[in-house]
Parts: sequence; structure tokens; C-alpha cells
Amino acid sequence: MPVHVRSFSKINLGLRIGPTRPDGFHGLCTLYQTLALHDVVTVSATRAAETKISLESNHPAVPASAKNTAWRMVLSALEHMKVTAEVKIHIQKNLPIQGGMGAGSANAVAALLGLERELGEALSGPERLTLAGEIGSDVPLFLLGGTSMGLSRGEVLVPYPDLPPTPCVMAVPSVGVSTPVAFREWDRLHALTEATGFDRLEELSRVYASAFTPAGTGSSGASGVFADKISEDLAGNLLPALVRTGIENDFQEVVFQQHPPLRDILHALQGTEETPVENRAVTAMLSGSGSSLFGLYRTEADAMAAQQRVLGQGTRAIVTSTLPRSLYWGTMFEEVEERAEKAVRA
Ligand SMILES: C[C@](O)(CO)[C@H](O)COP(=O)(O)OP(=O)(O)OC[C@H]1O[C@@H](n2ccc(N)nc2=O)[C@H](O)[C@@H]1O
Ligand SMILES: Nc1ncnc2c1ncn2[C@@H]1O[C@H](COP(=O)(O)OP(=O)(O)OP(=O)(O)O)[C@@H](O)[C@H]1O
Repeated sequence: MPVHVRSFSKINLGLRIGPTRPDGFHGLCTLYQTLALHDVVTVSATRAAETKISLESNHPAVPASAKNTAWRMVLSALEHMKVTAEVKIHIQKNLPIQGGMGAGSANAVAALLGLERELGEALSGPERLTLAGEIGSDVPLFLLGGTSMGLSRGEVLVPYPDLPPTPCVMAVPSVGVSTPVAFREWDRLHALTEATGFDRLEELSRVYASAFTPAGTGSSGASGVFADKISEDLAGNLLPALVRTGIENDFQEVVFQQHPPLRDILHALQGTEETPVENRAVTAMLSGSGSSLFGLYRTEADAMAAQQRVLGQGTRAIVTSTLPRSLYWGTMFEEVEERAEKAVRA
């Protein structure tokens, strides 16, 4: 029976790029946040004398070959499980390609989890994370979900307390941005100007950590009630606390230079002069290396108003929500009954 897996997306609540490492990757520090917006990856697998993988998608730009992240992940997982199987993967692509939402990376994790369910075999947690990091720097975050800090080249993760589900608008411009090209452009701009050292990354990691520390708790209480109160207060105040830290995405500098209209989209997400201050975005910025941009809002009504502003500029805009870790795992598998219900309704 094929397994249907929701392949969620991510945004970056800030990102700093560090120096190029000997392996050619850049050190970075970022805060990943998963979103409810998703592709659907369907996997069917049966044990066979030799491994045979096939892949289809509704989107012509999704590679139907061993170049696909989902294909690569399945092949690598089978080798580690020491299992040979015939595997069919279908990717229903709803998310943008080269959008900076980690869509291809998430497809790899969804395919792995679907494969494990189909075969009744599971890799260990650390094994999964190792394989994921080999597929791409953004892949491991989808084995955690929720809010997590990414270090090293993005694949080393520190899970963070969750933000409450927050209304989000994704603006999806028609241009795509190639991640390696954006990194190269960053290098070109900064080679002759300032030293982009590892200390900038360490500084940001401290800033992130401090946003998760409740203010005014000099005298710590050992009681559980006190701890619960702190986590409640934190959950409500986390996003404003993060925003107060002045988080930014380094990629904006290079990507806005290459694609100036993205600046106007950012302004539409933030809110214009006519937008009352309390209805403007809590924060808005480019996600990853773009080209998608996001805005986070206090209410769904504010998000819908922002969607209209972006649509008014002729850019695709989708209202969604941030997805805490519990919901990420709780809603990942689209159960068979749910699909049957949908089919009856259709
Ligand atoms: C920009 C982000 O989306 C932020 O979340 C990620 O850093 C990109 O992650 P990703 O798409 O999984 O990237 P990978 O597939 O690992 O790398 C693609 C290419 O981007 C460049 N790259 C990527 C990550 C990194 N920390 N430094 C880099 O220089 C390298 O040229 C690499 O060959
Ligand atoms: N499963 C996949 N879905 C979409 N593109 C894929 C997939 N596997 C490989 N690719 C290739 O990877 C490239 C970038 O894919 P993707 O859509 O994940 O970019 P992205 O959203 O910018 O990712 P990231 O946020 O990780 O930088 C595409 O140009 C495509 O050729």
C-alpha cells in the first residue's frame, strides 16, 4: 500500500554567512522554522532481487532521475539497510523550485520516512541525520521539524523551543535563485570589503540563544509551576524577542541586487504607510537564498491583507502558518482513510 507523506517547507528566521571552508561550503548560522505549506511524496516499495527506483512528478522541472534528492536518499538508505527493493516515488510539487523553502531537501526526508514505513525497517536517528547531511545542508532540519538552529554548513542542528503557530504569507516570485550562485555572489561582494569571519556566526548563535532566555529571571525558581510559567510566557513572546534582536538574512544583500523587484515585494509584505502599525508584519525577509520571501503576522486577517498587497503587485502569495514540531510529526502522514474521504468528497 503506497505511503503518502507531507513534505513540509521551511523559512529562515535570519541567516549569516561565514567564510568559505576548505571543503568549499560556507559556515553559516541560521534559525530554521518549518511551515505547514507542503508537497506530497508518495512511496511504494517491495523487496526485490535487485534495487530499481523510478520517480514521477506533476511538475516537469522536477528531475525524474538519480539527480533528484528523493531518489538519492532512497538509494543511500537502501544501501545502509542492506535491502534491495523496487521503489516507486511520486512527488506532487506544490512548492516553488529554487524558492529557498527547502522543498527539494524536504522531499528527500519524506521519501526516506515513506520508504522506512513501506519496508518496516528503520535507520537509527544518528544514521538518518548522517545520510540527510550527505544529500544536502538543508536536509537534516526536516528530521527535526519545528524551530531549530543550523550551524556548520547548516546541517548541524540545535532544536529550539517551538514558536506558537503564527500566520505567515509566502510571496513566490516567478524568478528562481540558484543557491550556489548566490553564495558565489556573496563571496565576490565581500572578498575585497570586510572580513566575514566565524565570529559573526558565533555572535548570531548567542543572539538566538538569548531570545529564548526569559528576561528578569535572575533568581531561578526550582518549582515546576515557575518553570511552566516561564515556558508559557516564552512561547507567547518568542517571536517579538527574536525580532528585537534585529535578525536579518545576509542573502538579501546579494539577491536584491540581482533581482531589484524583490525589494518591492518585501515592502508589500511588511505593510505600506497606509497600513496601521499594529497590522504590519512582525517580521518579513527573504527565505534562505530566495527567491521566496515571507512575512509573519499577529492575526490571520493581517496575513490575508498582506497577501492582497503582494497579489496586487502581480506576485503569487500564499497564506500559511508556522508548524511547531508536534504538528510537524503529527500531521506528516496522510492516512489512507483521509485520502479515501477526499476521494468520496471529490
Ligand atoms: C541557503 C540555504 O537554503 C539556507 O537554509 C541552505 O544553506 C542551502 O542548503 P542546500 O540547498 O541543502 O545546499 P547544498 O545542496 O548542501 O549545497 C548546494 C551548494 O550551495 C553552496 N553552499 C551550500 C551550503 C553552505 N553552507 N555553503 C555553501 O557554499 C555550495 O556551493 C553547494 O554546492
Ligand atoms: N525533489 C526535488 N524537487 C525539486 N527540485 C529538485 C529535487 N531534487 C533535485 N532538484 C534540483 O534542485 C534544484 C533546487 O531545488 P529546490 O527546489 O530544493 O531549491 P530551493 O528551494 O532553493 O532549496 P533550498 O531552500 O534548500 O536552497 C532544482 O533546480 C532541481 O533541479
